[in-house]
Amino acid sequence: MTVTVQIQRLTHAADLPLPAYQSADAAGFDLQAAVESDLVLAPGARALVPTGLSMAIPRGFEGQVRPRSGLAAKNGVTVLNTPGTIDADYRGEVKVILINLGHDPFTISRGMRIAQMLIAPVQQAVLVDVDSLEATARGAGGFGSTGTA
Ligand SMILES: O=c1ccn([C@H]2C[C@H](O)[C@@H](COP(=O)(O)OP(=O)(O)OP(=O)(O)O)O2)c(=O)[nH]1
Ligand SMILES: [Mg+2]
Repeated sequence: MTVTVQIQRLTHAADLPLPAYQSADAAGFDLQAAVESDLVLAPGARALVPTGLSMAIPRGFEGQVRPRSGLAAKNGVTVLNTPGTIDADYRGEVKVILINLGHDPFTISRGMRIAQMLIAPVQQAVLVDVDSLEATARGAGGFGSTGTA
């Protein structure tokens, strides 16, 4: 099934290329930093990084903002709220909450691919108020109740 996502490059990203899938079957397309100048993330620091993009994701889908593995493995830089949720009805600028969990300062430069976005199906549930729930074998057991091996 083909899903179309309209992407608007905002004025501060007009010179940046439209995001693109980097391989034939890539799950995500990379998001670029639309920072005006270099932004240095100190170890332990986080930043709300602009992408310069607004988008119209079709109803029934969401955008998921996920880390890039290379940044995580090499620099300890990841997406704090991964997967960030981009609602289908959100029309503001997509921003990426990056955090530096590494030991060295990390410099984010304009156009750097800082995260990736997946377009995934979502379903809104009908939320029903009840007084009791159907019994199951698991019941209320959780948090390792089935054992650790
Ligand atoms: O990494 C993210 C996560 C969210 N958003 C935008 C799109 C999303 O539709 C909106 C709201 O996100 P979310 O529901 O996760 O945040 P909230 O704190 O619950 O804000 P709100 O009260 O606006 O829903 O913020 C981003 O740009 N980047
Ligand atoms: Mg919300």
